[in-house]
Amino acid sequence: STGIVAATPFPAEYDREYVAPVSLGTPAQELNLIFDTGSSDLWVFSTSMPAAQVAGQKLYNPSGSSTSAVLWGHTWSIQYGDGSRSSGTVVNELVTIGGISYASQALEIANGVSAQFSQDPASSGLLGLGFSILNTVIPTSQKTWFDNVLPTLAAPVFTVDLKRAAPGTYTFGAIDASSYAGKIEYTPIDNSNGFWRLQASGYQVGTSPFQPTTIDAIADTGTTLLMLPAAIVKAYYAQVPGSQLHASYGAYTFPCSAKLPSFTFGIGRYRGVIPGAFVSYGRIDATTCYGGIQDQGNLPFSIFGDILMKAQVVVFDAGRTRIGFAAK
Ligand SMILES: Cc1nn(C)c(C)c1CC(=O)Nc1ccccn1
Repeated sequence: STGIVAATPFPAEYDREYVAPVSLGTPAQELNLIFDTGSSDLWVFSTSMPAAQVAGQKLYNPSGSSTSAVLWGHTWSIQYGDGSRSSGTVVNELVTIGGISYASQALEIANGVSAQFSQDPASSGLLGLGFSILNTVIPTSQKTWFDNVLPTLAAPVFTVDLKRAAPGTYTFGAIDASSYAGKIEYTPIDNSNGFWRLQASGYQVGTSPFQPTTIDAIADTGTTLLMLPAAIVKAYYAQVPGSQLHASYGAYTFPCSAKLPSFTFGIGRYRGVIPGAFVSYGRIDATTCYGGIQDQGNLPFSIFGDILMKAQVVVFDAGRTRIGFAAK
């Protein structure tokens, strides 16, 4: 089987996150979830949540589904790198994405979420597309939806085609040859820590010479920005007049009028180009804009988030434990 769903950015002009529709239970309850290659829990806002933590999100109601079955004694609790978190209980439920169904998916029901999630009306939860070793359910960890449907897919892959300020697609079980230009360049991934972790071969700022250097990064659709080593980030903003490491935000900002250089990353000999305009993440006041490239701080790896993804077609190949990039 193959399936395809739209990946819609929110809010429209900032692309802070991308959500896609997921159908839960019988009769179907359709919720918009963030598909996150950086984690491996499938969790949803639910009718078990305190009203104070809900602000417009659609809620999954297990009692309204004839196919939900409590997974007795199982709980989950997750904390993401930005400090956001959620926790709750677990049911087995029918979960369908793009026409592909799995009848007894571990569906994690939130009974509490942090403010970052409560204050985000666009997303009713997350669907993890990382490796199942990262799943937080106890006492027995659960498999991701992708892991569960993998044997039924025409090919053991999913393809991510996010777009800037426009709907893109998540495709399961296939690679749409018409969606990209040239060839897909693959590189091995190390999934031992549960991430789609790769080694990029270097970078280039604008038209400056390419700098060969290994960049150890995870491909993470659940992270908005492109988070890189301090030296690379410094080299990038050195070419942005008026940019600064803003003391109060602890992040690079620049004058919205600035012309931003492109950012190129290497995968072997392949060069992936992020247009300068994609690096403007959003306006923070009348004249100041927030950079889409930021410092990874004390993280042990870089994060190739949505800012990078939206400039590429990315193939997550679980069959051959590799990831592929192509221009579009
Ligand atoms: C690992 C990390 N450190 N820091 C500072 C950031 C922002 C991250 C990435 C991160 O938190 N991603 C995320 C957040 C919520 C849901 C899904 N993914």
